[in-house]
Amino acid sequence: MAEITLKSLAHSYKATPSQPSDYALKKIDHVWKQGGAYALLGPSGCGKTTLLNIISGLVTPSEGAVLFDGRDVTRLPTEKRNIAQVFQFPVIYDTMTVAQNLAFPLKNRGMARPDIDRRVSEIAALLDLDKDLNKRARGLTADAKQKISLGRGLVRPDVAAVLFDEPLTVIDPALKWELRSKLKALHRQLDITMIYVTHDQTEALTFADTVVVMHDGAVVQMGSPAELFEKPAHTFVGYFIGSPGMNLIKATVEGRSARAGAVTIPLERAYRGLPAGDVEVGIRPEHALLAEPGQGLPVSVRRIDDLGARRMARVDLGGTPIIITAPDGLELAGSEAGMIFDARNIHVYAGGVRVEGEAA
Ligand SMILES: Nc1ncnc2c1ncn2[C@@H]1O[C@H](COP(=O)(O)OP(=O)(O)OP(=O)(O)O)[C@@H](O)[C@H]1O
Repeated sequence: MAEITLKSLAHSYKATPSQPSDYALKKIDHVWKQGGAYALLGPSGCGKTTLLNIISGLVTPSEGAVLFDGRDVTRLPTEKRNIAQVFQFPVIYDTMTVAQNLAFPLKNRGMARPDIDRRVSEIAALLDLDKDLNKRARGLTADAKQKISLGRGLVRPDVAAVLFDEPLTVIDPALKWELRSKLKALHRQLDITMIYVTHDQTEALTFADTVVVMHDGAVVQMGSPAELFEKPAHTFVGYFIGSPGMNLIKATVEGRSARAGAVTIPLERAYRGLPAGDVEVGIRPEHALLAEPGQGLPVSVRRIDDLGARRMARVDLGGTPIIITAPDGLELAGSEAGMIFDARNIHVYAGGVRVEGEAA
């Protein structure tokens, strides 16, 4: 079990990097707490695997250091780092039984037989593999095989960390939900630092206490699922987290108001000296409600989509198309409508980065 410190860490696959775009991982400084459940979330190519491979020892970073509990492991090979890894596809022994597969990492480390048996039963029960313990892995479904892989990753009680690289890719969609919740429960019981790489926001938000959002080689925000939703630090986080993502409206912001086309949006805090031309205000679809004309800001409705559990309206606000929530029962006579919201839920971004503003 370990606290993992990333110290001025950066990586370029190029021999002589000269500009920011040469870095697959831009400089980061973070401490990941012992026992934490972290998800590395971001689109393909943003640098998640590079960071995971640096932590596991498969890649040596071109700059900075990785410390496990204060010990510099930057140049140690994977096998000397005391970590467990679970990959996208099952890594198991087909000819062994489920029990033998789960016992293998413990046997390798010389654990006593009674302790092995106890631990194997415990992990098998947590993953619902207890009925299959004596079956050979070969005959099992792809889902069951990946559960064995998860079990092999989680079985050693003494690991510094367990690293998961998109572990639910091969799992049947119906089972994914169950396994995600199971992994979360396992984390609570086992007190092991876990790092989970995914491009799927639902997986990240269900599993992790802290989600590390990556974009273009940089960590743009590290926070709880609620923080990422309520206060996105970067327009990318606002857009990437949530479905649909945050609306971003180009605006001119001065003091406590933002001007977008002919509309003035009231703000909760005051802003001064923001760069012209690169300012946006963000509001989540869940935080803005369609209303009768005359209420709040004027919008014109393009379309209302009934999504079953909720209705979303596509509207035009000061020339920008945005998506907001249409309350049940609201029927409008024409396309003219209002939009109501709480100014506390509107965020201001300059160059993509959230500006805190001053208390008014
Ligand atoms: N071995 C390598 N040599 C050169 N460039 C690489 C290498 N591995 C990754 N890259 C580049 O580094 C960047 C980050 O890749 P990385 O695989 O870390 O991203 P990722 O977020 O894990 O993406 P994915 O989800 O597709 O695996 C990409 O531009 C990729 O092309």
